[in-house]
Amino acid sequence: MPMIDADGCLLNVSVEGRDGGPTLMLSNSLGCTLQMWEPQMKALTQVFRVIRYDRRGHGKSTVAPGPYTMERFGRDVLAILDDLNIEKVHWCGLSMGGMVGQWLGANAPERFGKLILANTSCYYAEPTKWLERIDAVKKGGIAAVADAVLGGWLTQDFREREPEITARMKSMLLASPVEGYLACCEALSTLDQRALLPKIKSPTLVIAGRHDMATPISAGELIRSGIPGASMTIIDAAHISNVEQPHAFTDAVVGFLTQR
Ligand SMILES: O=C(O)CC1=CCC(=O)O1
Repeated sequence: MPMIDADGCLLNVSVEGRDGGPTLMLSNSLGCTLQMWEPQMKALTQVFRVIRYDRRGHGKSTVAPGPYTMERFGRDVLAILDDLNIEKVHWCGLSMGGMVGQWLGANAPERFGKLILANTSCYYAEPTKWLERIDAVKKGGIAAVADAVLGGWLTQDFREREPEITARMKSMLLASPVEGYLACCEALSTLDQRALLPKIKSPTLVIAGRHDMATPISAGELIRSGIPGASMTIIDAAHISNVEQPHAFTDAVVGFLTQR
């Protein structure tokens, strides 16, 4: 896997799949690494060249000092594409990955074909929940919030039915570098990309989770209604819908990206 330099931050990047096929870039959620896309990889790599990466402060990427911003995350993505010499990609980002996708769609439209913005938000009316999480993590580490976060990621039904997958997701969260996690939470606490939405001209699919309390259907609907021509699909899942409903998620992605 190449390590790609984005203004001094080394980003862990993986490129797999069909050579010469259209390229799809996947972008992860807070507290997750590029491993979160494992349930989609077999199907997606048959159709696309797939780029995954660990956001700065996550996984094997450098924990560069904060504060982080959506612009910084967006410029990291452009640095990856430039380094790989790739002109244009489709984008699928979940949660923070969807927020970065909004920034990119509005600020670098020539680099993006279609956008999928899954389980995400453009704005938090109540940012105090992020400030409270920052406080809790500063005091007790990620373990202090892990069970509550897992409860938002996956429905209770799924957690009971799939204890191994749930344990893997929890380990991924607990392994997040605290400094990187906090710098991301700070970026979320000031998120307001509502003004960017009308600037997005790429065909866009918004995916929302029926049981997602972190970025509810209303947050997806706000994004859908702000982006000209965007459509929305709802999946029977909580926040990390690609893990909870892998087939429905993959079908939505492949269906949207391959339709003319
Ligand atoms: O970690 C969470 O609680 C859910 C979340 C919101 C934004 C994001 O990336 O993850």
